[in-house]
Amino acid sequence: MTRPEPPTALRGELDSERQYLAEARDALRRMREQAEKLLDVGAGVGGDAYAAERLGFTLTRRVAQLSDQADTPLFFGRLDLTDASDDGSTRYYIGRRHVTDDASHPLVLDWRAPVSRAFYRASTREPLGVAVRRRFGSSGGELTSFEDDHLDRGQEAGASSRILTDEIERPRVGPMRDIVATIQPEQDELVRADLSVSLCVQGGPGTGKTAVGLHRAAYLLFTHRHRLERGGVLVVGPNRALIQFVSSVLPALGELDVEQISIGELYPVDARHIDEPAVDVLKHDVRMAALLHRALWRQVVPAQAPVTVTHGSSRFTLGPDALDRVVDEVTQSSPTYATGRDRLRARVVSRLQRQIELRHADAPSESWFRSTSRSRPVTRFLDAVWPAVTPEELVHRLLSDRALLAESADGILTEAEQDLLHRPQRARSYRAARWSTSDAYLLDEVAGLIDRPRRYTHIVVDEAQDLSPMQCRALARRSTHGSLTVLGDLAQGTTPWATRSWAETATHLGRPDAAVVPLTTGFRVPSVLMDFANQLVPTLDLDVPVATSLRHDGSLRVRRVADLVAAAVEECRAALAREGSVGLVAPDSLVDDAAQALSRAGLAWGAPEDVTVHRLTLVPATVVKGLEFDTVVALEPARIVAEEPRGLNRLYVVLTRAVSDLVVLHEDPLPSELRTTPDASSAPGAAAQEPAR
Ligand SMILES: Nc1ncnc2c1ncn2[C@@H]1O[C@H](COP(=O)(O)OP(=O)(O)OP(=O)(O)O)[C@@H](O)[C@H]1O
Repeated sequence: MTRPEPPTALRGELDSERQYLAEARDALRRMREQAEKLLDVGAGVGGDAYAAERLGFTLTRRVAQLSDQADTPLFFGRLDLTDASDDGSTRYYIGRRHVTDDASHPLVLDWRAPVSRAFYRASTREPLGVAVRRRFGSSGGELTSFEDDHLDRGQEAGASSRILTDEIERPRVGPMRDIVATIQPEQDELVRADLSVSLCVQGGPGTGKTAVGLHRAAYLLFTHRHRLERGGVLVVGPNRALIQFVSSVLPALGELDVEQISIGELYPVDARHIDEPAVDVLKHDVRMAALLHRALWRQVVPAQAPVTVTHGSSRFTLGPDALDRVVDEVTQSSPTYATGRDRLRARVVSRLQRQIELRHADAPSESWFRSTSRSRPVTRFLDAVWPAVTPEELVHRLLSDRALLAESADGILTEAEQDLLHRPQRARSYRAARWSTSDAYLLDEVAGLIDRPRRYTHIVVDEAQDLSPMQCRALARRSTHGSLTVLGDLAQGTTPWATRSWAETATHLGRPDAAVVPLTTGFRVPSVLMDFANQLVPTLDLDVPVATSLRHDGSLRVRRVADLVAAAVEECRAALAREGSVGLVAPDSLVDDAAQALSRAGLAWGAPEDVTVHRLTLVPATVVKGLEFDTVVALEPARIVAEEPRGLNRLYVVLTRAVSDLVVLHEDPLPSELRTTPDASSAPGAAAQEPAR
């Protein structure tokens, strides 16, 4: 958007800000050159290979972090304080990273630094020592405007800030962007919450949950760099498409080492089997955890035979009773299954060693200890009493062996449920087993009992309303001593196990006391679309605050058409003639038809996994969660509702993906819950309904 040049006085002011930006850019360039020089020197430094590699890694990352993005200015805000701060300054520029001059004086402060907090939180009611807050508008890396809040004079633009409005109304292209320049106070409070705090954020569509989660990760990494470098931060989303969409935000903020995965990647399986819905639901039930626990620990059985080893020409023996006492001791220390087996091995050999010491009055050598630990009698005993087992072996055996299933599930599952789980036709070897997506969480549960998984200091989990108890447990064991940011919207729950209460999810995540914090201001969906979609909320029978939109632009058209796919092509073509991204969202059963029609019409389109490549994306309704497009063309709401048990929730998700324009096309009547379409009008910010032609 081209904006009029500011009046002369302000132009002078803007010029001097541009000059400051140029100086900051120069300083950043010098910082980068310095880092590159160090990288060169580092490469030539002697020392061991590991130290050299670590140094190289750290320096390479530092160089990458200091890269200047040509399309974003180095700062987006300025604070003029009423009094000089500790370092004697009264003015700070706030940007995406620290920039210092050659004497190490700050030219730009990182948005996460303590001083920067006032940029987001200061208000006329609570100025936090700020006299003037300046926000900069920019285009293509150049400063184009600024806006001042004179907090000392009680003046503040708040939500009517032109710069904020421009930012949230700009057309979307490519992947999701960071929001550092315009984080709102209620969002900032969540972003800067203490590392030890676990939170559940309940927010309507487009209230910035994903953005808040990612910025919280960046904030924590900056504030607790050392701890998090060791423990790590994990971001988990519902599918690859959403992860792909959001994956550039953290690197753009200089955070290059955050793992971002879909929930299915926690324990990747090559899913080649589809479970019946009832089986799926049962496998995600929390009772499976108790069943698997019992099934695994049933592998540990009483000793049937003694263990005899030799030392020199003498033989030493531990009988079954003595061995069982050692097994009891080990189990009482509540180890993981694998540690227990190792501990049992060590303790049995120690007992034998003590017998030798008593008889010979000297200790057997270290090598005797090692070779005896691996000797056949000891290993045979372990294999019989505490056998090594893999998750795949155990789960395969459990699901295919009805007797084992009955023993393990007694008192936990009904017989009918056991029958549901039983899969008699399964391959005889676990190596040839055909796993389903739900099996992954059974395997992960067992893997977590056998050995502790990698643990993260902080986990951000998006679209958490869709997590099953078993998925929650998979996340909980990866954050045993860490904290979690749990983001979601109960109204967007579409899985069969989607939660109706955050308290329940928090409990399964091992954080029963996590506070539930609402976000209610929408930044994506214009109010005309929000009102349309919100008609569905009362029918979902959930206790959620309804989101209101900050946006008053956008348009809604609801068209009844005779040929759905032809109308879809026509609408996509028209939308592509405008600026911004286009999402054609179809019920899953219509995706193939829509794909063929788009290709026949010669329109270039992509799948949701590569939203960044094409302007037009064809998205199955079941994959659209979390994504957004400037224009959304949504096909056949009644079919979207009919295709899933939680079809109304799915429709709510579909109708809340548009940043500007939503076109709803239907051949069949609309679902009754959506009958109230607003009055016809063609003006932006209003809605129109057309009859079938
Ligand atoms: N403070 C903000 N300033 C500018 N844009 C914002 C702000 N907060 C959120 N947005 C933008 O609003 C859009 C929606 O944000 P986001 O995807 O994080 O919402 P969400 O609550 O996760 O949505 P959903 O419920 O659909 O998953 C994004 O384009 C995001 O960049």
